[in-house]
Amino acid sequence: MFGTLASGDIETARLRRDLRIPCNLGFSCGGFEDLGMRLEGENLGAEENREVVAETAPFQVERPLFQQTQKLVVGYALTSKKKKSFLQPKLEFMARRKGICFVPIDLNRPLSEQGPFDVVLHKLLGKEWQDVIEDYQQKHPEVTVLDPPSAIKRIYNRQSMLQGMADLNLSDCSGSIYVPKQLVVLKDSASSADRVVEAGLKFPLVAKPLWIDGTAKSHQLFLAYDKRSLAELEPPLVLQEFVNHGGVMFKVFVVGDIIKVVRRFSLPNVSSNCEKAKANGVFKFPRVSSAAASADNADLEPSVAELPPKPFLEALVKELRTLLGLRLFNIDMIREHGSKNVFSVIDINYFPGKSLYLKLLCSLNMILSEKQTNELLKIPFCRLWKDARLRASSCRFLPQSGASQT
Ligand SMILES: Nc1ncnc2c1ncn2[C@@H]1O[C@H](COP(=O)(O)OP(=O)(O)OP(=O)(O)O)[C@@H](O)[C@H]1O
Ligand SMILES: O=P(O)(O)O[C@H]1[C@H](O)[C@@H](O)[C@H](OP(=O)(O)O)[C@@H](OP(=O)(O)O)[C@H]1O
Repeated sequence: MFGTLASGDIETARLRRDLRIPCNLGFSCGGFEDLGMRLEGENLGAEENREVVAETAPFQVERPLFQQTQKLVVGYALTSKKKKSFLQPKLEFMARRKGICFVPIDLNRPLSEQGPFDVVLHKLLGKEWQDVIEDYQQKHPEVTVLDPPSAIKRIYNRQSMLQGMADLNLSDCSGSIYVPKQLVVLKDSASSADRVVEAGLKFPLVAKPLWIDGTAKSHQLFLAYDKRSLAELEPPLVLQEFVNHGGVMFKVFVVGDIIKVVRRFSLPNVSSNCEKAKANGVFKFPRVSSAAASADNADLEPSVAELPPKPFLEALVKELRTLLGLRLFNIDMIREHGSKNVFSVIDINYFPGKSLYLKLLCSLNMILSEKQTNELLKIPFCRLWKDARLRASSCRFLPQSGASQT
């Protein structure tokens, strides 16, 4: 019937309202869609724990209507490094309390014979695994795979990682985004000097391994100050213009629609380091912006430390999720020194570190709520009505017996 609601629809809407479940939590469309955007500055540690309680509580399905037995089964296939950092006993405990259980995927057995899973969470490298997970997703479209391997592959190459950024639609926003000029060197670093000049790249350059493969070596970066120093670098690599940014960078964590931004220390503006680095040809620098380098509580100059504007981040993340096809990632960005809100994206990571984990748990909890709601909605309306009457009568909202249904 056009323009009217059938009684089942009304009841569905009422049930959703009573359960306090948002209407568009499309489990079938991947579960992370339409979860409602939230954005925060980071405050790690105890603050995180407090947040997860606050965030997950509104999505709890209350028990009295039916006994809720639905669980969310998350199959995981992670590198040992990731497993160690992610599956901490505390996180598993919190998950279990919410009805989310993590089950290891046995890489020696066919994936389709395992489970059934509601979600597959993976961070493993290699073509073999990519084929396994692609095949599985085709056969099991109902399972939320975080994330599609082809999308992950794209950001494990520092050239393809930043492609398409220039075309993002951010025209109405309170900030602008760029990618530093860069050049790929596949072999023979010495001869790359001419190409650097031809491409108009200005020194100093940040030299980054082309491939990110989870090893420490793929995160070993150098600053190259002149043409001569390029010969010392080992290809394949990307040479990227250094952008002065006042020594602070922003890590924007994304879990579906949830955004969290943190401030971390970074390399200082180059002028202060220049002479020392020149003496060594290239300057090999450590992981300056690791989780230990939080600058959230540091006393910094506001023009450097101010977080990127919220509407800008929301628009950027929306565009990037479409461009990249990822739901679990972080963007590393820096503010061009002296500018108000001109940013460069310098790196994107898939399923990154600790700052993301509790947010991920919140999102899994929302998927579970959706699953529970779907189960409830499958129950015939007459049974819902009967159960409601039973509960109401025991609460004396309805006469004990004999009342008609109309
Ligand atoms: N173009 C750039 N201009 C200025 N500083 C840069 C640039 N690229 C990288 N950096 C500095 O180097 C750090 C590491 O760079 P990047 O994130 O690209 O490397 P990574 O090995 O992928 O790091 P991560 O540990 O985040 O994965 C940045 O946090 C920043 O301090
Ligand atoms: O904890 P933060 O600062 O967010 O750092 C992350 C890095 O940014 C990521 O690059 C690491 O993952 P990769 O090694 O897959 O790039 C990622 O490694 P992980 O997979 O061991 O968590 C983290 O080290």
